[in-house]
Amino acid sequence: MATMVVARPKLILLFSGKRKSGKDYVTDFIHQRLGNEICCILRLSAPLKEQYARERGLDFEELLGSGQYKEQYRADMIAWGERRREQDPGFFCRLAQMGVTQPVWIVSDARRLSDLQWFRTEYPGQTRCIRVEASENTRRQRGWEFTPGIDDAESECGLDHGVNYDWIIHNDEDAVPLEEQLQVLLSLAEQKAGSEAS
Ligand SMILES: Nc1ncnc2c1ncn2[C@@H]1O[C@H](COP(=O)(O)OP(=O)(O)O)[C@@H](O)[C@H]1O
Ligand SMILES: C[C@@](O)(CCOP(=O)(O)OP(=O)(O)O)CC(=O)O
Repeated sequence: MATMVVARPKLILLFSGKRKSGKDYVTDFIHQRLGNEICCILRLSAPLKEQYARERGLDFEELLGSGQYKEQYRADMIAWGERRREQDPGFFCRLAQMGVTQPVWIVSDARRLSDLQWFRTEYPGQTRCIRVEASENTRRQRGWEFTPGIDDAESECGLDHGVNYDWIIHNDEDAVPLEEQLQVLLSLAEQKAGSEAS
């Protein structure tokens, strides 16, 4: 694979969380607050879903969505992706970063320790880890239901332990408003985006 020169980021925010915890909602909120000039959302699942959809003649946009369409293929996509990660743990990380020029990267869907290790190795010092949390009751209200083989597997549990999170965002209805919870993170991103040193 041709290596593409990637602009060095000044800050990488690696988000993880269970299905329907609100990873996309929270990262979209941050992206809207910071603006597309200084930050970009990277989805590790996007290059996976694109290739998977191409190989199986499926609708890539639907796989990117939050509806039931992707759930039909989730288990097979997980297995398909894990076969590739076994050969090259950074395969999807490298693809997701291609072409990004903004100084602040928001990775919305880290799932495995290998994801964290890849970014921490490639970009030591720039990487922060954030966990989005919501109660199972809240997640059920958003359409989640426990699925054996999915919710008890690495894809959903790989970052449950062994990670010192820099921030934990509580994303239930009765939680502190996101704007307040994210204040320090947003200030750090704006400061890093404006700084010279990477
Ligand atoms: N704080 C929130 N307020 C309102 N709706 C939310 C909130 N967090 C998540 N949602 C909604 O819940 C659903 C699941 O959120 P999403 O970000 O897609 O979860 P994940 O990416 O973790 O699976 C989406 O419809 C989203 O709009
Ligand atoms: C095969 C996957 O990449 C599918 C991920 O799809 P989404 O990122 O859409 O999942 P949620 O937003 O948490 O519902 C998971 C993996 O193990 O790589």
